[in-house]
Amino acid sequence: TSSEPLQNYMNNEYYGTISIGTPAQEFTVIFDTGSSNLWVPSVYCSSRACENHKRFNPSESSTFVSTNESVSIAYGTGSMTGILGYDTVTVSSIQVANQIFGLAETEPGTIFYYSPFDGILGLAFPSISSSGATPVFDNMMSQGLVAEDLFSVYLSKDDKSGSFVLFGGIDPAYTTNGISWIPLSAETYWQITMERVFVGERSVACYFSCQAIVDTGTSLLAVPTLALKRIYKALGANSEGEISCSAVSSLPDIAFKINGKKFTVPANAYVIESDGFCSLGIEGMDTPTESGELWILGDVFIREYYVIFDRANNKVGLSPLA
Ligand SMILES: CCOC(=O)N[C@@H](CC(C)C)C(=O)N[C@@H](CC(C)C)C(=O)N[C@@H](CC1CCCCC1)[C@@H](O)[C@@H](O)CC(C)C
Repeated sequence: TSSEPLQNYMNNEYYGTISIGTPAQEFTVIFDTGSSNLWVPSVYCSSRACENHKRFNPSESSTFVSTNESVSIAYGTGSMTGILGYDTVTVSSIQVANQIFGLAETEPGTIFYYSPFDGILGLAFPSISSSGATPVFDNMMSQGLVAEDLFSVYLSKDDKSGSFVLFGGIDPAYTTNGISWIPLSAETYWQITMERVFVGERSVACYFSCQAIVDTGTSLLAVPTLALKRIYKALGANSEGEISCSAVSSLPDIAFKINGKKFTVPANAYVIESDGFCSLGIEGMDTPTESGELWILGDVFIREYYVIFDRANNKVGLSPLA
């Protein structure tokens, strides 16, 4: 097993360093369980976002193999287009041979221009990988590079250090409060079935069960807009999700009932305070899928748990950190 340390950037994004090619060209990437492709900016890219980030130069890598296949990926925030190539990718101390990845040619908009990271390393399933590109973790498994076919994630709070992705193992130091295993409802995202959502004791949404994904690449909780209004109302927030900071200490937990258990997020975790103003770290996002609208359990949720992403058993493990 090997641990990839992550930087906690403003509790909003967590990224680590990988290298691609021979000799190694280093990049910082978001480890995103909400997507499945690896891509980095390339020397072929003229977008402003590429000018202020590291760019991969295939002509300087003796192990690079080009293809004439294109790739384009749209995220909730941001998108990219580019061309696919193969090279050796090193993540923490694991060297993955023949990894297919995107060499970005365009990174439209401003999101990546202002981002502290260069690219994205997707950790979701091959079924949602653009251009059918084999995800990094799938190559780690097939090349026998990990002791177990799982990885686990700890995201630190309060801008502290210590965040990591552990490839191939579970760190027992983080599971002292036990692990609740949840079977996946789809092998696309890390998708699970939720039975109900509560604010305090009051049930506010997802009455007849709904779908949720555990997504390290999403900063907040992203919920269907109808549910958002109910949650704002139940918490006494205005239509912008703003709330008086003096009310925060008396706000109830939000609870997600999953696989018969309630997984709670306390107010100090879902309220964002900056410059003396408080707002809810919950945004509206309608993501229809064939199995219903998605709730996105992003970093606001993940910070409360040590999360195990188990490809061997297609389960998500949640171990409470508090
Ligand atoms: C305060 C608002 O913060 C953000 O919007 N943060 C961004 C990430 C930040 C690193 C720029 C976010 O949550 N983006 C989500 C927004 C979406 C939930 C509305 C997203 O697109 N996340 C990407 C990964 C992001 C994409 C932008 C670059 C960093 C990784 C991916 O997980 C989703 O596409 C999954 C999909 C099911 C929604």
